[in-house]
Amino acid sequence: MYSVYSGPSSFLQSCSGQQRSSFFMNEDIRADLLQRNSVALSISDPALFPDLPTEVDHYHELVPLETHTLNHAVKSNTYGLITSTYKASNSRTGMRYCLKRIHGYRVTSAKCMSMVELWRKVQQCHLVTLREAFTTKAFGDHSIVFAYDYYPGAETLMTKYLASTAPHLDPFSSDPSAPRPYTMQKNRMLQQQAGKGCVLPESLLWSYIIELCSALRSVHSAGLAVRALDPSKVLITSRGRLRLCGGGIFDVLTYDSSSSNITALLPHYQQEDLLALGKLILALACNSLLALQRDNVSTSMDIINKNYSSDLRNLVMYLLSTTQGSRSKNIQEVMPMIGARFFSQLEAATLHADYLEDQLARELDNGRLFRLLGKLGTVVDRPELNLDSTWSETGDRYLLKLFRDYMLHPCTDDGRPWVDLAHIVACLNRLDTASHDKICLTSRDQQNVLVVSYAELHHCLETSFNELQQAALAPSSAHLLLGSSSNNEQ
Ligand SMILES: Nc1ncnc2c1ncn2[C@@H]1O[C@H](COP(=O)(O)OP(=O)(O)OP(=O)(O)O)[C@@H](O)[C@H]1O
Repeated sequence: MYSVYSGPSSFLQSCSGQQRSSFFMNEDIRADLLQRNSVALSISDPALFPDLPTEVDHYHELVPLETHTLNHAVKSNTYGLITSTYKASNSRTGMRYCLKRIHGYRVTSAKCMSMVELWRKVQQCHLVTLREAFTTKAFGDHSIVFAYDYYPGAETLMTKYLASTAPHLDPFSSDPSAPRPYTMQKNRMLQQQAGKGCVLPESLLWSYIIELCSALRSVHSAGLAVRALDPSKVLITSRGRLRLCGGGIFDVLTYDSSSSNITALLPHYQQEDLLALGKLILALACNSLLALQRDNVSTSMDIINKNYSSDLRNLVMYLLSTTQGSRSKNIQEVMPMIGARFFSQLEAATLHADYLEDQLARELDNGRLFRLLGKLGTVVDRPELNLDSTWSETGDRYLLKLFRDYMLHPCTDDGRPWVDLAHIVACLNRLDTASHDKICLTSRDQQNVLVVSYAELHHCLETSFNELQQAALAPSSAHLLLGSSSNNEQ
């Protein structure tokens, strides 16, 4: 499909300054994509991880995502078992996945895998999708591995906001200046933390709340519960997009095959999810995990009262309350509390989608021009075709060679190179659209001057490239015969 050439002036407007270096793409997006691509494509050096198996089921190129995994096994705070997380490539699809391994775990009943099937079906924009789970002895023990979608460069809410604000309180520390775990001390630390002016802006906090509620709503409506709604299990993947990870692990690990009704505890787990959401918001609002300690709750609420709206306080109080009279809480009831903020979120998401669509259109343009350059490059200066060493110097190809010089090697009157990407893109756009504009092509020795239209050059390129393709597809002996036809063109 050809896009209509919009003329050099409009191109120059859209291709000024920094953008010229990448033809069109926004530098921030480009840098972000490049960074994520390089993280995603970074290949493991087996020498760095000699203890890791080269293959685990149909995954290879395992790279640990946590540094501690390399040195010693660490029990997970969330699951209470030794766990490791790796990036790995799927041997069938070549795609990268995040593998969560539970060490030394034997599955007692294959029925627990039915939970994986349920989780696989929950595909939501704020959830890291669980693709599969399998048991393996590849690590030298009995492990169970959960394969999730992989988001290069993702960090968690914990590492972004809370890790540095959770000092380890050691009651036996010999250091007199070390923080003591007494209520007053903790209250002061909490207030200092929130008073540093590093509280999250309310609009960002609501945006996070909406994303997390949206994930919870989908999970609960699928008849499941997250059961690990913890800051270390919420990934920030790009531009503030949150995704809950770890879905399904608890369901498999605690699966009770002897129970007649495995969904009996679901309402309880869903209530716990809402409580966990309340705690998560409280910790983010106070910028500290200390906010969650029982004897700190009133200080935490003071901090919320001071820095945020009553709507936010009411939401936190609703989520933290154990019951609502005789009724249990429900994620649907949170929707009215969010209210018109949904529209702001929707507008921001739509604006961003428009922006990305615009960037994508520019990239499609770049792809179109790249293919055109690729075609031109395969024809011009080809050493020989079908035993004809002058193929690329004669007929249509000669015109294309002169055009290549006109487009890529122009000089100023005093002989200096004239480097202008806008000129190149303008030429390619005209060539692609077979414009009837004419240009004057001059041979390097200045002996030949030819006036041709882009439409003619377009025809030359198509014909020559087709000839190349035919030669490429021809059986090995037949391609020699094909050569004679083009020899006569000179
Ligand atoms: N799906 C994913 N895509 C990309 N990176 C991920 C993904 N899941 C986790 N990570 C990265 O791996 C790191 C470790 O994740 P993990 O879930 O193991 O957290 P943890 O809290 O250290 O461990 P545990 O779950 O055992 O308590 C995270 O900090 C995150 O940056």
